[in-house]
Amino acid sequence: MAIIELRDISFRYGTGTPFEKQALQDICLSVEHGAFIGIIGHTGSGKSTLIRHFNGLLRPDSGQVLVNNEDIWKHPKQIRSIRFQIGLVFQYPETQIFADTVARDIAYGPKNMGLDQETINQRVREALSFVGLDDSYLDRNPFRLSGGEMRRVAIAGVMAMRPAILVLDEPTAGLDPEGCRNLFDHLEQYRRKTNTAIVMVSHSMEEIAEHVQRVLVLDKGRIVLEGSVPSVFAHAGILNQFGLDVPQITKALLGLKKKGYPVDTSAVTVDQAENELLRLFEGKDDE
Ligand SMILES: Nc1ncnc2c1ncn2[C@@H]1O[C@H](COP(=O)(O)OP(=O)(O)OP(=O)(O)O)[C@@H](O)[C@H]1O
Repeated sequence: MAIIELRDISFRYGTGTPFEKQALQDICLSVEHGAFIGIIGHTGSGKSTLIRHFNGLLRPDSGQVLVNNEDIWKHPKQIRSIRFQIGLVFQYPETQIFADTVARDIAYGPKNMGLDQETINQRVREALSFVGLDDSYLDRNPFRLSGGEMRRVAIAGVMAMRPAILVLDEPTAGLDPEGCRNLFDHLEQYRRKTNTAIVMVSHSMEEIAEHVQRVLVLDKGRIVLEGSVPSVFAHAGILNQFGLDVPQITKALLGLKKKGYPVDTSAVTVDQAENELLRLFEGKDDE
């Protein structure tokens, strides 16, 4: 059973005003336990608006948002508990850190859930380990951490609620390559260990290619392409029409193909491309 299902969601901002804007149109989407889904689309295509429907921050004009098969808007009072199940991590989440210790900041969510102190402490340690920080961070001032560490503390604060889905809006924005790799390593381990689904908005085709299983492409509030990573990136021309590109590595293979080399252009990650190039130029596969 899907954790969340969006059925024909449409949404417009500023209805009845001169600024009226159709931001989402007939969106259907379901997320299963343990899935890793990427959402891409050029600026203004509706990505942030879409993920704000996941946990009831926005209410659709039409369509339904089902969590565990129940329409979340049937009893609007239950929206609060939905926010614990669908953990939304905004862009630059470290800007929302407020507490004077890492432990207190991560504890904020579990505390709001009404958990007892012992469970809260356990959740805080667990979440900190999910993002690769040890207990020595518990009493540290989060404002004296590096940018990457602050980001991980902020994400741990959402993980501590043990959501069924972690929804991340541009999780690596502003991080250096090492910080990006580090964050993804921990997100991937967390997903495997806990079977939590991850939905990620990203502008980076490389990140999408390396990490997600299924991609949705948004344009003007509609899903215009959807499928596995290789199947979506096989449509370089269509992606271009929507202001998007395939990963650089795929682009290089497409360039070789254009020059007449018999190369398989379905490689979307560096490892896959390396294997394909080895096959092509040396006639062997990387073992
Ligand atoms: N609060 C708002 N009021 C009116 N229009 C809005 C509001 N927020 C977003 N929009 C409009 O809705 C559309 C979708 O915006 P949204 O922020 O969801 O896009 P996005 O794909 O997340 O963009 P970005 O990649 O730049 O973050 C855009 O045309 C945007 O201008």
